[in-house]
Amino acid sequence: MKSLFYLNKYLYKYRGRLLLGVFITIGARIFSLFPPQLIGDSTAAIEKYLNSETYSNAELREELMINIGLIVGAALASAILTFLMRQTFIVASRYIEFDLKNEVFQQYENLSLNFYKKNRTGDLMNRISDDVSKSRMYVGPALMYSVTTLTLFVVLISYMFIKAPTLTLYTLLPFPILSFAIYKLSVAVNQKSNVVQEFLSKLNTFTQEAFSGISVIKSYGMMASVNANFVDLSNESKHKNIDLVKVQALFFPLMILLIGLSNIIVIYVGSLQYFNGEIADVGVIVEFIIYVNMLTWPVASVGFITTMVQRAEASQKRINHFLKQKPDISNSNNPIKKDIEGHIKFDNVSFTYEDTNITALKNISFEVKSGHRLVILGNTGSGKSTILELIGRLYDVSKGEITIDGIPIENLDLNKLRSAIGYVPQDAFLFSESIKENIKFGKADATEEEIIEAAKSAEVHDNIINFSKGYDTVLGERGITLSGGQKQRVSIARAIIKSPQIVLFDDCLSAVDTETEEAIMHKFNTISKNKTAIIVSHRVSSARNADDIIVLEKGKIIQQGNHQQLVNQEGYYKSLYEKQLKAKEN
Ligand SMILES: Nc1ncnc2c1ncn2[C@@H]1O[C@H](COP(=O)(O)OP(=O)(O)OP(=O)(O)O)[C@@H](O)[C@H]1O
Repeated sequence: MKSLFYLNKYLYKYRGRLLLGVFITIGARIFSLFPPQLIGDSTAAIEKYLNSETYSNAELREELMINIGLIVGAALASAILTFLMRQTFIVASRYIEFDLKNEVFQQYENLSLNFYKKNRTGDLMNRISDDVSKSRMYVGPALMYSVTTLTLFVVLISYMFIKAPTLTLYTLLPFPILSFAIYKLSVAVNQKSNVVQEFLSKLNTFTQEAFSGISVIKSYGMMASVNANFVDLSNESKHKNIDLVKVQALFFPLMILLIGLSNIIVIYVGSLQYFNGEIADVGVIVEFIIYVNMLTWPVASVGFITTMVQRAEASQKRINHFLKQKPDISNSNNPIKKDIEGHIKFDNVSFTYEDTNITALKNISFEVKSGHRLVILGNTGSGKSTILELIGRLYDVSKGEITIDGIPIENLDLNKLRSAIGYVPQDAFLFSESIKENIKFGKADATEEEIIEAAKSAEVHDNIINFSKGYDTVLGERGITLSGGQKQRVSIARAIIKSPQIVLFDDCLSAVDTETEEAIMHKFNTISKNKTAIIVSHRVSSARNADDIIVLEKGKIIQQGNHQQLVNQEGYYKSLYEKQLKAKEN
């Protein structure tokens, strides 16, 4: 229960609705007691009519009519209150589910990239959907059934004891067995349904991968073997489902058996007592038979509630584990909220990735003045992207210091820093929305003209207007698939529209031809004259006009200077230049 205490703040938040729910539940249960009583009274009236000569047919008729009216009235009142009971408890639990989901999502957004490395996407999704739903069962149905069961037990059993104490004891005899059996059954059902759930996830992952990689499967002619794997997995899943159904099928027979047993006891003991004159009339037996049926569900629900709470406890424990994690990267105590000018300095910076223990940067020092352009070149895996990630504070340095406008990056307000940066990653990621929305992501209030202007600067406008829906073309699963180069250019437009003070391009022109790259860089130079830009590239053409160039190898700077200086030096840059020049001439 300890983990579930976390939800107390939400129970407190919705206390008004929940308390109202408790009162309504008590009311609903009290009204539900009247019909059995009235049915008992009616049976007693019939008995009286049969045994007495003074009680006339008209009197019996009148009493029965009144009782029928009261039964309908009480049943209606109980039905309306039961409806309201669900409206209060279940609606409150939906509000809590909504709040908890938002809290988990917000926490996800705050946590740093390291967190995403340590946890699988499937787990993150499960926490926010499946686990939150199970925790809701505690604040919703479990709470509602507990109140119902408790009210019914207290009110009904006290009433039964007053009416016929010995008969009550006998009637209740099988109930602990019923409750225990249902509990055991729900535990077994739970275990089996967890296994079924696991197989369902496996099946989903398998199918999703097969759909995503359908072109690879088809081109390698692997349809038959993938199909065979699917059939195996699906077969196993079927067997687990059948196991579950077998256990579930025991539930109702068990209930019917125990209700039957209680009914026999009521009839047998009740009749003996009636003949001994210990109970006043046959109506009491009829009343008790109805009570047995009324008590069955609440008694069974004790078992359900216990497993529901146990499952919610396990889910909430997992949710709390995520909620308690502190983001590695957050604002310092007194973050500096100045406007960023864009003077970036790396001073002896080293960085090691926590998860792989790879030291990606070793004692790196360089400076980019505000409004200047730095191009980073180097072999794959030499640490180029890492430099850009450190500037956006996606990670904090392991050693050394990064300053921006002379202030250590850790002291700058994170929001201010990140909103001053326009980052175009290596793998352009576009959302499954329209092209327009994707470009606007960089500036929510952008006008049509600004969107078009940004697309023109990224040399993608002509492509976009060729699509039948132009800027409203939807991308992703339900829409069209852009080519690698088109994707890169749309994501450049997204960065350009933001007009950030610092632009970080991570090899984001690798999929476009050299001419288009040159055209984009030319426009980019004009529109971002006073902006600081750091451009990772594999092409000398991008570096030609840069103020400074650094060449990385295995996390170290091996060459530094401008184009002129580096082409006159033996080394990586000169040989790359010559290679690319030759390729152009051919
Ligand atoms: N997220 C990460 N987690 C762990 N290790 C990483 C991560 N990203 C990069 N690395 C490792 O850090 C080193 C530097 O990688 P980085 O991506 O900075 O190189 P790069 O020069 O940008 O390479 P490329 O040109 O292929 O993009 C590599 O050895 C890489 O395996």
